[in-house]
Amino acid sequence: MSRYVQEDVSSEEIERQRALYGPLAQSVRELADAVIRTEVDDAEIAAARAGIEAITERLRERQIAGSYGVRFNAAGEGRAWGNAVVGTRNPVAPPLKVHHDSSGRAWAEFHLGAAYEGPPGLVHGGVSALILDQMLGEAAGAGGKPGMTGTLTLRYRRGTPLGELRAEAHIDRVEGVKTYAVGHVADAEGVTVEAEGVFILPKWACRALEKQAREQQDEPPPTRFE
Ligand SMILES: CCCCCCCCCCCCCC(=O)SCCNC(=O)CCNC(=O)[C@H](O)C(C)(C)COP(=O)(O)OP(=O)(O)OC[C@H]1O[C@@H](n2cnc3c(N)ncnc32)[C@H](O)[C@@H]1OP(=O)(O)O
Repeated sequence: MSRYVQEDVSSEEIERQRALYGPLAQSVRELADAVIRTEVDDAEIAAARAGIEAITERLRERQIAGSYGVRFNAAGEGRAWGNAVVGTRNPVAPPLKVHHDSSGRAWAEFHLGAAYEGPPGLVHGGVSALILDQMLGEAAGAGGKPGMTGTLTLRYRRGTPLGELRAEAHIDRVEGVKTYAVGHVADAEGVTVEAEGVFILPKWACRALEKQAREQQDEPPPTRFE
C-alpha cells in the first residue's frame, strides 16, 4: 500500500500539529537519553517504568493504521513526520533540520547524544550511514532529481565523536534517471565520514509523474518535505 497520502489540511493546521507533536517527540528523545544515563535506585526505575507504560497505553487509544507515510496538502507542502532522520513526530530521529538550495545542495547542523553511540563516545557507523543516506537524497531532491537510494558507499576516515556535527551533500552529476550525490559528516576538526550514492527514480515513479504531469498540465509535482 502506498504511504504517499494526499490530505486536505491547511498550512495553519499543519503548524498547529507541528507545535503539538514536535515537543512531544522531543520529550521522548530526552526520555531515551535519561533511560541510558540514569543512576536512580531500583524502586525509582520500577515506578518510572509503570508511568511510561501508562502513557504508552493512553497514546495507543487512537492510532493511525501502519506508519505515518509522507503526506501532502493541496499547496504541495509535504510532511515526512515519521522519517527516521528528519521526522518531526519521530523520537528516534535526531531530528535534522535540513537546509537546501535548488542547485542540489543540502546541509544541516545537529547534535547526536548517547542514543546514537557505537564505539565508546563515538557515533555508530550505521547512524552515520542513515544520516548521509538522507542528506544525499535531500540534495538530489533539492536539485529536482529525487530518487530511491540504489547504492550508497561510505568511507569512515576517523571516528565521529558524539556531540555537535555538520553534514553536507550535493549533486555530483545526473545521468537520466540516476542522480549521483556526494557528501560528508564533519566535526569541529573536519570531515569524519564521506559518502557517495546513486539515487534512482524508479520505473513506477516515472509512470506516476508522467500521469500527474498530464493531469496537471505540466504543473511540477511537489518535492518539498519537512
Ligand atoms: C526541497 C528538497 C526536498 C527533498 C526531499 C527528498 C527527501 C528524501 C530523502 C530520502 C533519502 C532516503 C532514501 C531512502 O532511504 S530510499 C530506501 C532505500 N532504497 C531502496 O529501498 C531502493 C530499493 N530498490 C528499488 O526501489 C529499485 O531497485 C531502484 C529504485 C534502486 C531501481 O529502480 P528500477 O528497477 O526502476 O531501475 P531500473 O532497473 O530501471 O534501472 C535504472 C538504472 O539504474 C541502475 N540501477 C538499478 N538498481 C541499481 C542499484 N541498486 N545501484 C546502482 N544502479 C542501479 C540500472 O543499471 C539502470 O542503469 P542503466 O543501465 O540505465 O545505466
